[in-house]
Amino acid sequence: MQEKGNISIHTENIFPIIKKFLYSDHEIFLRELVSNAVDATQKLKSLGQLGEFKGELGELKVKVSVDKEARTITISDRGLGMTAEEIKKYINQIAFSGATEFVEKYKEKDAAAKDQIIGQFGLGFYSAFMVADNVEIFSKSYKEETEGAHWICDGSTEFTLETTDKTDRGTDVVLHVAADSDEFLEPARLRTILTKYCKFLPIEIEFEDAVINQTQPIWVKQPSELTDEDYTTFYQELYPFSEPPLFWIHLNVDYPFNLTGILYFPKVKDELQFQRNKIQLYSRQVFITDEVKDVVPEFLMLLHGVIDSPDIPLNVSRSFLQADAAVKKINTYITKKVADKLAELFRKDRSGFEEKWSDIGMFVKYGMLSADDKFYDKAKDFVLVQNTAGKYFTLSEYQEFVQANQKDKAEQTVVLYTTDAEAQHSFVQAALDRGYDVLKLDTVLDSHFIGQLEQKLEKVTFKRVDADTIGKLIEKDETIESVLSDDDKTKLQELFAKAIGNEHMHVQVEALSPQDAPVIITVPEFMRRMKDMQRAGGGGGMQMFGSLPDSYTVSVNANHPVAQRVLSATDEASHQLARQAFDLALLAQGMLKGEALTAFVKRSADLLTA
Ligand SMILES: Nc1ncnc2c1ncn2[C@@H]1O[C@H](COP(=O)(O)OP(=O)(O)OP(=O)(O)O)[C@@H](O)[C@H]1O
Repeated sequence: MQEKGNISIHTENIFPIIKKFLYSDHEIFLRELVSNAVDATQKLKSLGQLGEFKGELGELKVKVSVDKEARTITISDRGLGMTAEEIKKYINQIAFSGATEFVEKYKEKDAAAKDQIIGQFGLGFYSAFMVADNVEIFSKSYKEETEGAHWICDGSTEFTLETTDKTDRGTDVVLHVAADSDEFLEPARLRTILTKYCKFLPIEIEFEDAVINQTQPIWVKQPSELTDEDYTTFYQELYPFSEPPLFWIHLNVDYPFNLTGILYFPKVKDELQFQRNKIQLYSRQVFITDEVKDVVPEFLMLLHGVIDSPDIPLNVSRSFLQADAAVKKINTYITKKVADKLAELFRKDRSGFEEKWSDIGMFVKYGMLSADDKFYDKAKDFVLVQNTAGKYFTLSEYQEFVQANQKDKAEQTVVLYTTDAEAQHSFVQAALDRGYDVLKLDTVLDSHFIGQLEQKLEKVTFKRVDADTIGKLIEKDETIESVLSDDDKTKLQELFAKAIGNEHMHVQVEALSPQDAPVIITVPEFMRRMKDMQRAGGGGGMQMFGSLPDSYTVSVNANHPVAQRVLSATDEASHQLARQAFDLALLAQGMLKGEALTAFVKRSADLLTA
């Protein structure tokens, strides 16, 4: 018996469209055909369990083979097979109409959306025509007393269907590779594709006499069955040659959506080293993509691992994905899981948590800043800050620690911090000498983090150690008497302003302790933050500060012996001394550079020999 027929679909000739548009992603044909074979095999296994199939299951491997001479690729399974009627129904109708629907959707999209849709839309069986100009199916159903069926089609709407003497249950799909798809006749290429998409399929896939997949990847197992070594070994398999992960989270939900997976916290100290797209997305163990944007919250994009969910709609465009309710729930779920895991680590092993802090601090702060309030609310109890002595505190521990000493006259707790303990050393030292404590807040996220804490914590402000002279950094009621008369102060102010000769350096004479430096340059906290935000590209309201030059306060210490010397020296000597004292202050701020530095070195030598 032979039947020739016409497949009734609405769009004529979808084949050239698919072939043309999907050029970059031709390789997915193999993923589609192998997953069909796996599905057919699993369906048969389920029928066996239900008692609807009573025969022997026998070997159930899916075999992929290539014959370079004959120019064919064959995908064979021993699954449930199809009768001729079923081929008409499932292949002629479903597969073709799926492809038609795809093309319809595809035509509507703009270029960017097309890129998105590629590889995310299961083109199914029809994708075979991306690489083959002729496809044959040999199939024999598991149902008793049915004949084998042989279908041939060249991707057009015409097909031939006849009986065949295939006796073994299952389906062989034979692709006659097109002239422009020679690359797929190379076994090495096929192996690469199989490893990329099929490495964790649940049925064994054999290629060149070897099984290429693990049918039971660890994420489908119960955490209780697994050891730490299982997790780290799996990590090495996913990311060979990388440092062991810090810890991991095994995800496992089946209501209200279905999701399994393992997320690893990588060990990365350098922020620039972070690599995105390290999480692989699977749908029922079939690799889909490593573009997990929108599925995983932004701040967790830096994690590694796998997520497997049949509930993630892969066949829709990006904008839809963002709005998708399941995706939102998944996002929330993952965020919660990560917060819970971190809280548990903190609770159970504080010192281990502190050791890992330099790696996980980034995630936590980024999460507090970008995720929903629920994450902040959990994280505020385990986020750590470290002081210049290297000791870690939680936020509440730290407030407790400094409040006796660092309350200003308005009862605000002033938290002092440094963004660079080396460069700001003299200021840090001055604060420590005063009995204050100084935090190290030196990562790229910290300025935003500080802003957030000031909003959320009550009566707490942050000041960088060089925001003011030590006496005014935390304003108390006490004042230090000046040994200079008001006239002398004015004179001193003028002398220094002249010696400095820079309008952005605001000179003021202050009564500081004689032990403090003769001149101190500070950057008011507010102005510095504005400039920082501007540098970080903060748009909006920041623009109005666009033309603001850097602005500094130069405090001349009225009670330092240098003040007296400047006042009593001759014009020339007084100018030299003022300039020297100012340069020392620049030096302490790491601001003495170029010509000024050369002049300073020379002047210092002169003063040594004077
Ligand atoms: N190897 C096979 N064995 C048995 N039936 C098959 C096989 N391959 C395809 N089919 C049948 O053909 C139908 C259409 O396949 P196709 O791959 O186009 O779509 P799908 O698998 O239903 O969905 P998807 O678009 O996700 O791949 C399948 O649903 C299945 O019933």
